Amino acid sequence: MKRRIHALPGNQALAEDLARHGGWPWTTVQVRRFPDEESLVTVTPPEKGEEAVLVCTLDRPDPKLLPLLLAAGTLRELGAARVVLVAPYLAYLRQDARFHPGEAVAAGIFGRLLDGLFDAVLTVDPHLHRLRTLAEAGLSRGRVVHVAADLAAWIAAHVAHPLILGPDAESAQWVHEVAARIDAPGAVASKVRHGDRAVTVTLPDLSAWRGRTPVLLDDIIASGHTMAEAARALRAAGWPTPICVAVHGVLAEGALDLLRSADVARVVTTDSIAQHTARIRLAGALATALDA
Ligand SMILES: O=P(O)(O)OC[C@H]1O[C@H](OP(=O)(O)OP(=O)(O)O)[C@H](O)[C@@H]1O
Repeated sequence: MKRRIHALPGNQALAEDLARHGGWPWTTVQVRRFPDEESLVTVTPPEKGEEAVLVCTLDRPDPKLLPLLLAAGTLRELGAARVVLVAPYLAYLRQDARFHPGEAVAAGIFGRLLDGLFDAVLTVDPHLHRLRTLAEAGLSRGRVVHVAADLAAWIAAHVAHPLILGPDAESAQWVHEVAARIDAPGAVASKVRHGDRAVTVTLPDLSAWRGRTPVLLDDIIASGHTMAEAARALRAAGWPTPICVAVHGVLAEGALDLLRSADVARVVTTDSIAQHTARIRLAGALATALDA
């Protein structure tokens, strides 16, 4: 099937990289704001029998959603054989339960919305914490691309004698896979979350691995408090400044300053979100997944 990549604004670098890996044409979806703040969305019309792949990572999702919805609907109206979304970061998965009466369980509502718009949704290592699968979040057409191999390759190439340390129980899945791939020790701390910007992290016994360089590994850096608290605990225990590696650099305002103040040596993320920290490129893994 013929395929064309359509980048939503802000996603051109990843779209171009993806198109180059797959040998597909790519184009940008034009989004113009009217004075009344409505959006005028213009797509490149699909050729007959063509699959349209929209690239739109979904951090800071709310202003992105209407243009994405309009682009998907337009490509379908204009005859795309399939409309696929590549959203390396998928928003709202952390809101996966009704923690207080009346709260939206956004994960399910958001998942069902995407499920109705797209024939397939590809995402990278989604934050499945209390939910175990994307289908449980209403996204039955969701497909997960795991990138532990890409994280492991970066660490192996840039850190001598690493100790891979996860800051909380949920990070264990990445820690153990990455550690095994590069034949390094892996350990997992425990975390208690007290609020949006308040966590405490308790280290396990790491004494067997003194002399190694600690690499803190997690799926998301959002406010930065999880990584910062883990880094502070390491420093307090006499370890050298750690390197922080994460799949998704959401990096809320102030996160990098917080990490600097916690004496982190370096922050490295994938380009699932276009940040200055993005050193691990995912286009190869995404192109392979699109073809699978
Ligand atoms: O940079 P931060 O603001 O600390 O956020 C990032 C952390 O939050 C998530 O875990 P957690 O289990 O704490 O989140 P959840 O309860 O929302 O799933 C995620 O896996 C990171 O560990």
